Amino acid sequence: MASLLEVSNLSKSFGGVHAVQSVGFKVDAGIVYSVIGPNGAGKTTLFNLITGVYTPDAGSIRLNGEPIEGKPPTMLARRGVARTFQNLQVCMNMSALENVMVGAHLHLDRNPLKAALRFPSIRRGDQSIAERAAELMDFVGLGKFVNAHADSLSYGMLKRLEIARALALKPRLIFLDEPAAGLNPKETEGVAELIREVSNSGVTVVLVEHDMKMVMKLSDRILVMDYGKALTEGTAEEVRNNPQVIAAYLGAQA
Ligand SMILES: Nc1ncnc2c1ncn2[C@@H]1O[C@H](COP(=O)(O)OP(=O)(O)OP(=O)(O)O)[C@@H](O)[C@H]1O
Repeated sequence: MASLLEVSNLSKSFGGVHAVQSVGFKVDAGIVYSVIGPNGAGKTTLFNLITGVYTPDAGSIRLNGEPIEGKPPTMLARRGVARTFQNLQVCMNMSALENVMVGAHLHLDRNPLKAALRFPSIRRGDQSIAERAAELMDFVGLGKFVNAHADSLSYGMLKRLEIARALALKPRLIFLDEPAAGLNPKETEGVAELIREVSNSGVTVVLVEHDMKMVMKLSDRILVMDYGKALTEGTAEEVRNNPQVIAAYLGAQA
């Protein structure tokens, strides 16, 4: 049977920079899969290729065996692929709940323009979407902030809010780009617990994260990237003891 996600020979260059070079890996349904590597290794570019932000120069991406390379993010969202961003993409002039409802909305509407136009009516009336969004806020630990304005939430809360919005798409696959970036150790632990709960709820998780403690604790498998290439792939134990990985990280620190 095909894996949920199968990436092969994926490449993308920007001018002369080979950001992603012939990268391949498979993610089976139900696991937590992490992509790690030093700064500039190509992790975010890889996410952007798979989630339709960029079109690959070469290679293939299959979701349940079906090719999805070059498909726009809205189409991927309807096929159950959701993501969060390294830099927050929260609308500060909306309430926290409305931000989550926008996610649900994309799931319902084929046309993002129509989704945007329909939004005022949903703000007024669609109870079921509001209720589901409130449930998701509760799930991510923001139950007390359902009526709060987005700009009154702390940075750590906004990171959780982004996860709730991605979950509103009812994804089977969620890409989390540095969910712990900028968080203190306690907040990081909380987000790690949340990711475990997301995974337990049946959503397959692909994670880019620099916090190694979190990655090692959560991941079923890990892909290590360096200079745009896949350096190695394996379990936390395998990756941790790989001399090439240690060298790549020591090189990055030097
Ligand atoms: N839109 C772009 N235009 C030009 N160059 C880019 C673009 N996006 C990424 N790059 C380059 O591609 C390489 C890979 O960058 P990428 O952001 O994917 O790495 P990363 O592993 O996510 O890094 P970090 O851990 O710092 O977020 C870098 O050399 C970067 O400068």
